[in-house]
Amino acid sequence: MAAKRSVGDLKESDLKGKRVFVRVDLNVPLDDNLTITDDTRVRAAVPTIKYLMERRAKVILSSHLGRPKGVTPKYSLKPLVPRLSELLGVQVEMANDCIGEEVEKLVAAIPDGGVLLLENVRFHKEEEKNDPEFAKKLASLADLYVNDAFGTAHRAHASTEGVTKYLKPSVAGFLMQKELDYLVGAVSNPKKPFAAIVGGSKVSSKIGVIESLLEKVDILLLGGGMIFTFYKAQGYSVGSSLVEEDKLDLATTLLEKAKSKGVSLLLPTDVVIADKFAADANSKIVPASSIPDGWMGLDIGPDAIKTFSESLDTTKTIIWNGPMGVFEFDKFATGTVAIAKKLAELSDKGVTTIIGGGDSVAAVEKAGLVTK
Ligand SMILES: Nc1ncnc2c1ncn2[C@@H]1O[C@H](COP(=O)(O)OP(=O)(O)O)[C@@H](O)[C@H]1O
Ligand SMILES: O=C(OP(=O)(O)O)[C@H](O)COP(=O)(O)O
Repeated sequence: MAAKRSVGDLKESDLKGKRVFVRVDLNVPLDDNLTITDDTRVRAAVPTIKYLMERRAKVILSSHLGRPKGVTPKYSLKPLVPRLSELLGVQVEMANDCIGEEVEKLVAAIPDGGVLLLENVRFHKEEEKNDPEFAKKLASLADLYVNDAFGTAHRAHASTEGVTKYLKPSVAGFLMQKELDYLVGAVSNPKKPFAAIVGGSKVSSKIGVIESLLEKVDILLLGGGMIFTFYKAQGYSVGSSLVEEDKLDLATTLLEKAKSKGVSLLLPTDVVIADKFAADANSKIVPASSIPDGWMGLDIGPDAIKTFSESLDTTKTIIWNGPMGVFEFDKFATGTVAIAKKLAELSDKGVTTIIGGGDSVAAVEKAGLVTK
C-alpha cells in the first residue's frame, strides 16, 4: 500500500491558526455511571492532538460513541471531556451538536492551540449513510482534515470518508499511520504459520473479515458470539445463543471455502452456557453440538481452550480480534483470559502478536497483560 500522507508531512504554516477537523475514535466503554472503564482510545488520540495544539492549530475533535439511533443521552461524548482535558493539559470545550449555528459560533471562538469536542456524530443518521450534504456541513467547520480514527477506519461514513471530498488536504493522524504501518507490514507479509483468532459479537461486520482472512491465514480460530451462527448453519441446536439468521448460508460457504483453501478452521468443541445473560447466571459446560433450549453460549469451554492453545504453539504470526466470551462477566471471562495469556507467552517467545478491537484491548487490560 502506498504511504499515506500524514499530519507530520504538513508545514507549520499549514497549521498555525487553521481550523483542523480531527476524526478520532473515542468509542470507549462506559459503565452505568458513565465512567470510562478503559481509556486506551483516549490516550491513543493524544499525540496527534498535542502535535496540532503545539503548532497553534484550532482543533475540532469529532467521534462517534456506540451505535445510537438518533440523539441518545447515554451515548453523549460529555463523559470524555474531563479525561481529555486532563491528558491534553487544557480545558476542552464541548459542543451540544456536531453541525449547525451554535457549533459554528463555538468553532469561531476556539483560540489558537485550543480544542473543541463535537457531540457524537452518530446522533445524525446521515453520518452512517455517508450523506454528502451532511459531510459538507461537517467540512464547512474547518480548513483541513485529519483522520486518526483507526478503530473506525473500516467504515465509509460522513466523518471518515465523506468529508475528505470537501476538505483538502485530508491526511492521516499519527495513530492511523502507526497502526497501518504495523498492521499492513505484518499482514501483507506475515511470518508463517499465520493464525487469526476472531471472536466478539459483531457477527455481520466480522464475517466479511473472516472471508478475507481465509485468503491469508493457515489457521483460523473462531470464538465469541459468532460461533453460534456457524453451529446453527451445521444443524446444531444453539438454544438462545446469539445467531444472525441471515448469515447462515454465508457461514456454510465460509466453512467450505476454508476446507478448499486448506485453512485449518477451528470452532470450539465445547462451550460454557448460561441460563440468562447476567453475571450471576447459572452456568455449565456442554459439547458445542448440544446446547439445550433456554440456554445460551457465553464462553468457549476448557477443551476448546486446550485445542486452540495447542494449535497456536507452532505459529509465527497471530492476529486477534474479538473476545472469546462475555468477558465483562467474570464467570464467562475464562476463555478470553486464557487466549490473552497464551498470546503473552508466545509473544515472549518471539511470535508477532497483534490484538485489535476496543473490547479485545479492554479484555487484555482486564487480564493485566498490556505490557506483554
Ligand atoms: N457468546 C457471546 N454471546 C454474546 N456476546 C458475546 C459473546 N462472546 C463475546 N461477546 C461480546 O462481544 C463483545 C465484543 O465484541 P466486538 O465489539 O465484536 O469486539 P471488539 O470490540 O474487540 O472488536 C463483548 O462485549 C462481549 O461481551
Ligand atoms: O469500536 C469499534 O470497533 P470495534 O468494536 O471493532 O473495536 C469502532 O469504534 C467502530 O465502531 P462500530 O463498529 O460501531 O462502527
